[in-house]
Amino acid sequence: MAETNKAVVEVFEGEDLAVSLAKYVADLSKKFTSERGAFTVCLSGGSMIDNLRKLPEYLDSIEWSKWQVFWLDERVVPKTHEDSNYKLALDGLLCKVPIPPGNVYAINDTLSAEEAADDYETRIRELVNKNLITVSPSSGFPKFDLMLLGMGPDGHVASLFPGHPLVQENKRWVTFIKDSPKPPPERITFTFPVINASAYAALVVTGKKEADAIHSALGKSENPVKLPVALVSPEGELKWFLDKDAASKL
Ligand SMILES: O=C1O[C@H](COP(=O)(O)O)[C@@H](O)[C@H](O)[C@H]1O
Repeated sequence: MAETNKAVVEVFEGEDLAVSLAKYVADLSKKFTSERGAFTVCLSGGSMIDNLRKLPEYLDSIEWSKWQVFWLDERVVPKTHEDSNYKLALDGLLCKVPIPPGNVYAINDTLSAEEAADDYETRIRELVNKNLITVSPSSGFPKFDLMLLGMGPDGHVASLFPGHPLVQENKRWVTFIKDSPKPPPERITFTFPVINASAYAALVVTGKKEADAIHSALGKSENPVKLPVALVSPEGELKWFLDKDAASKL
């Protein structure tokens, strides 16, 4: 295990990553549900849901009824579409654990990208007003308890892609993209100020194709370009969960 400034980096072999990630989430669930009676969790799409495959083993020990589930990013497609991050999470995790459906905040899939981003931000503002989601005293952005972030081979996180102007967005909580370099092109996404207001963030990265971006973010790189993944810097704790392949160039 290595520690950077505020971050812990751990490299795992085989099933150990999924086992350790499930324990990490279960421990944070216990902490937040006992401290404030709620646990606000933001999911990514992609490989994240498979990496959470051991979480249902905590069926009887996690207070699932206290979970409030959000998405860091979502594709603007129907909830039944194969590209939907909601559908991925529903099939891979949410159908296996007793989270009340009213605590699962999917995007409104009947709206355009722009409208869906506005709508998601409005719903989050309502939950902030009800104190279900806390606020960062320093930035004023919503402070979720846990962000579960994946990373693409190009170093993107959520739907914040390298070189895209959305990476610089510093006012909106939720924004939209219509020209995502990775299909589907239309998506909504949390902005960096929201990601970085979080109390805890886990960056979970597996696979050889991700090794260069991991090297650029965590290694001694001569590449001066900061990939989006390197901009993840939560107010609270950041933990990297890497497999051997993703860490192979460190
Ligand atoms: O498109 C997306 O990609 C990223 C990374 O996905 P992965 O399969 O390479 O882990 C994901 O975190 C994001 O939520 C998703 O919309």
